[in-house]
Amino acid sequence: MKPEFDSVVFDLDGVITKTAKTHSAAWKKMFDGYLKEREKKHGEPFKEFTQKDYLEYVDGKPRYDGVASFLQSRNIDIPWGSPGDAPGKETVCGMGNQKNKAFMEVLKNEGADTYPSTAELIEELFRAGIKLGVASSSKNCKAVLQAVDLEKYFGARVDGVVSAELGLNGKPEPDIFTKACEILGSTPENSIVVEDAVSGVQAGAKGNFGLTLGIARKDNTEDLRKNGADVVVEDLEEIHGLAGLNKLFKENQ
Ligand SMILES: O=P(O)(O)OC[C@H]1O[C@@H](O)[C@H](O)[C@@H](O)[C@@H]1O
Repeated sequence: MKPEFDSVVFDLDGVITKTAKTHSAAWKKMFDGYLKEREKKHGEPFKEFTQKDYLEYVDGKPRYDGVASFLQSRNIDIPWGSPGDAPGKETVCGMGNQKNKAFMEVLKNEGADTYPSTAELIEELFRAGIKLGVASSSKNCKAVLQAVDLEKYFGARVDGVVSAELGLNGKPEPDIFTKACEILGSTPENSIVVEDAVSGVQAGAKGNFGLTLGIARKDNTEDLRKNGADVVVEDLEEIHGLAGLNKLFKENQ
């Protein structure tokens, strides 16, 4: 069988590795701590950072964009600061850096796990000669891929570090996916995006990818559909490997 597509670009956290939960827990720890401080200092009643807040304002976005977007939702206006700000400084960057400290601690102590169905599909696609890319907002992408020993399968990695170097827009803009395609020598029309975040499926749709495949890990099938996913599954095992993926791609043309 000759596949109808020639490349697949995967998101990392929540698609390849189970690290979306690690990110979300680190965000909660940081934001709840900050909101409690504000209650003490300014008398603002504490309202916790919820999973809904994570999905709506933070998931999939570059680190500081996530901070800014959540704070805006609570009408909290603080200076942006700069990436060198000490963790915990009351700036967007300082708060993002604080969250990153928490994330890195967990990664160091507990490592990361893959979703077995994604790891199997990656291996099958790789063996079949499909070009593979990873497009992640995370600056920890390389460390996470190395922790699960999957770096070798990817011909392109466009992550938070590469995006900053190249000045690319973060999700929901399609830049990091289209850049990964370009590095792989492919085009969006001949490629598939695999994503679990609303901002990520929006990026796939905006970039006119041949197929934007959503993975609803958080019971959010409808949200992913509404925001641009052509097909939504709860786990990639429902796809039935390369043959199944090829069928979905064909049906979507
Ligand atoms: O702070 P990092 O590791 O650069 O990651 C930025 C974002 O990366 C995304 O992949 C995660 O979905 C977000 O939760 C995270 O905030």
